[in-house]
Amino acid sequence: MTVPALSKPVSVLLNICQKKFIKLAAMSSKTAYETLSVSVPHEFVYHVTLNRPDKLNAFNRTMWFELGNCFNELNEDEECRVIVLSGAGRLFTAGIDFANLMEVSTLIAAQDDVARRAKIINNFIVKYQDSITSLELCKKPVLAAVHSACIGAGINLITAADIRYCTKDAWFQVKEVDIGMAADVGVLQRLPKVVGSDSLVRELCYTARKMHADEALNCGLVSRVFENKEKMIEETLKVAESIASKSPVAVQGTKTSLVYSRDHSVQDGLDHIANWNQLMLLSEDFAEATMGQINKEKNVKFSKL
Ligand SMILES: CCC/C=C/C=C/C(=O)SCCNC(=O)CCNC(=O)[C@H](O)C(C)(C)COP(=O)(O)OP(=O)(O)OC[C@H]1O[C@@H](n2cnc3c(N)ncnc32)[C@H](O)[C@@H]1OP(=O)(O)O
Repeated sequence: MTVPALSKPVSVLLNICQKKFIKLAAMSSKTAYETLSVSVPHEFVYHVTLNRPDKLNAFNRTMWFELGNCFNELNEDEECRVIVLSGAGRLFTAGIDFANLMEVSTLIAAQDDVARRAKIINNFIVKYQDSITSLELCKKPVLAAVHSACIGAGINLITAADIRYCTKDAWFQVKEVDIGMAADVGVLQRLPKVVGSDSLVRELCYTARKMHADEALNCGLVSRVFENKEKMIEETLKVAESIASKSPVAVQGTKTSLVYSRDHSVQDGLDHIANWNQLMLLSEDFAEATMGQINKEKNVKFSKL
């Protein structure tokens, strides 16, 4: 890119930024994870799988950290425009790994003082919260595909996703009260915004009862139910491919605006998108996509972002 009309300091700055950007862009998501598997089934479509099937994909310490790292990395990866999230093995996830709770208890027991103990607990709660929130902060839409059981930490996870699908044998359980705790990594904050009924949310969270696929569909926790996992993944990948074919400027701006507007007034949301689009409508994507529509072009290609 040449920048003829810019003053020297501005073009020097731009040059530095471009070099940094090229370095960042070169960092593709090639990290190998212990608890996750990441594949690229289609151009711009990433598939992240919770991959501790022998432990029912329970969240151990490594999984908590790898999830956050993975979604932060995919957020930066220009090869990634959309992410499908599923679980390996016989169920989506059994929630937090009890061994992880034991590890934390051991750390706490090593301290006598209440303030030191509280600091340790706060530290791991916040880190686990950040791990789940990484799905929401990732500008690329996340499509959660749930089969069989989705328990405890699992519901916290999927409520931070953009779109949720499940198989007809799926069930969901906000299980935390059964282990003597108030859920603290997002479900109490996000589930009421996903599901229309505050009464139903309270019932699920106070009783820890199972909610099956048909009820999850009726209340809006999921938007589609599939016969089996194979069909679900096939259809989820089709939706992901459709999203990946759109302008990344448009899709990422849409996610950012939806997340922002969920937590702000209508006017604040309108101000936010006006500020956003006063820049993004200057992007080449806007012109190219609009011309594509006018000319009825089927395959408009957009640059990486
Ligand atoms: C700051 C903290 C933030 C996070 C908080 C998160 C909280 C939560 O996630 S609360 C929810 C915790 N999870 C549970 O209570 C689920 C417990 N498991 C089950 O209910 C059942 O195992 C399940 C319905 C998932 C499957 O039942 P099934 O009969 O098919 O299998 P099981 O024989 O029960 O289990 C098979 C082996 O897996 C082990 N296992 C199951 N869940 C966990 C787990 N969460 N952590 C560790 N290990 C788990 C189970 O002990 C069996 O092991 P083994 O006996 O060695 O075969």
